[in-house]
Amino acid sequence: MLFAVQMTVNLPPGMDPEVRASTIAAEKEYAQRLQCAGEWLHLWRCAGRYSNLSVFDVVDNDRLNDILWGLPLFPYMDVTVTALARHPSAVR
Ligand SMILES: O=C(O)C[C@H]1C=CC(=O)O1
Repeated sequence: MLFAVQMTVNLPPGMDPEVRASTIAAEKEYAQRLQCAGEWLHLWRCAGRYSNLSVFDVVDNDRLNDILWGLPLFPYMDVTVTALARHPSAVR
């Protein structure tokens, strides 16, 4: 099942710099592991914003939910999920 997910990160301005750096490093490792595993198909930066547009290919809604709740930055994110269906005009 394909899902488009927009994640917008809002880190608190007063966040401890070491906690901030370690959380971002953990997020990178988590995201790269899921990309290598084939569940996180696309990860694009929304230009000019601390936000990304991602596409996930997962077995079901519960798997997507588990992935999103497992994001180290999840407590600081606004997340919007859109289920994707094939467009009738798509050529690939
Ligand atoms: O930077 C972001 O958009 C937030 C998050 C998503 C993947 C990752 O490595 O960080």
